[in-house]
Amino acid sequence: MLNVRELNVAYGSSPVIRGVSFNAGKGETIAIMGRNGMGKTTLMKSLIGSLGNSGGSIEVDGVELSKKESYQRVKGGLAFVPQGRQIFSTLSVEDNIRTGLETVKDRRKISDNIYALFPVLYDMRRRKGGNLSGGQQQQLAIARALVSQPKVLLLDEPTEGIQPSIIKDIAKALNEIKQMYDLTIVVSEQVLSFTMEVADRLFVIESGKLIHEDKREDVQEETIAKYLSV
Ligand SMILES: Nc1ncnc2c1ncn2[C@@H]1O[C@H](COP(=O)(O)OP(=O)(O)OP(=O)(O)O)[C@@H](O)[C@H]1O
Repeated sequence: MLNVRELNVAYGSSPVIRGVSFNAGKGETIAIMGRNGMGKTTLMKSLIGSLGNSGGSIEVDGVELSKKESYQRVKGGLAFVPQGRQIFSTLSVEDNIRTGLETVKDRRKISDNIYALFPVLYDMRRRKGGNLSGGQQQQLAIARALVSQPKVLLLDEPTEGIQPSIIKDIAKALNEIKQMYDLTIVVSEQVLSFTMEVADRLFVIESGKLIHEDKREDVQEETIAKYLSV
């Protein structure tokens, strides 16, 4: 479903993503784990196209997207939940979700599935986004991404700043989403317990390179924890 080959991204003359290659299949969740500053956000932004890449390819369902604008990538099946959520705090919950419908033909209708996944968003649909808790805002950001009916959902550090009890809810929601929509999920993370609940495979990124890969059942948590500790 998602096929990334030899992706390179630089800020000016400083390379930050260096020859990253991975595949993620339909119905598969993969996690990219790494410490602060290792390139997770840069990788995610280059996949969705808010940052350009200086080489390599990004294919979704066999279609090359790496030279396309972000909105074309969304049409091509990618959706992005950014770090820090970036919801519109003065818009209602409902209108926040609608902003994700821009690439879809039926622009007004929010599918019932979305509210079934996140009942709290239905209860709070007329409230302003800024009045939601961090965990609710994370659910909102995921809902906004899902309404474009993506084939590949990208999430950048979804647990950042979220309480442990709510982190469990986010993991449950991602697993439900994977089953319900049979899509591909790529999540960048630093929280290993969360990753172990959602990921079928995990990679470690260090200085912009993928240096380790494991299937979930093969993960030795101490090894990954070492990569994540400073
Ligand atoms: N706009 C920018 N201009 C120049 N360098 C940048 C820019 N943004 C990030 N970097 C550098 O690129 C590298 C990777 O940063 P990135 O934000 O992708 O890491 P990260 O793994 O997502 O970290 P975090 O967990 O802190 O978000 C770091 O060395 C960072 O200083």
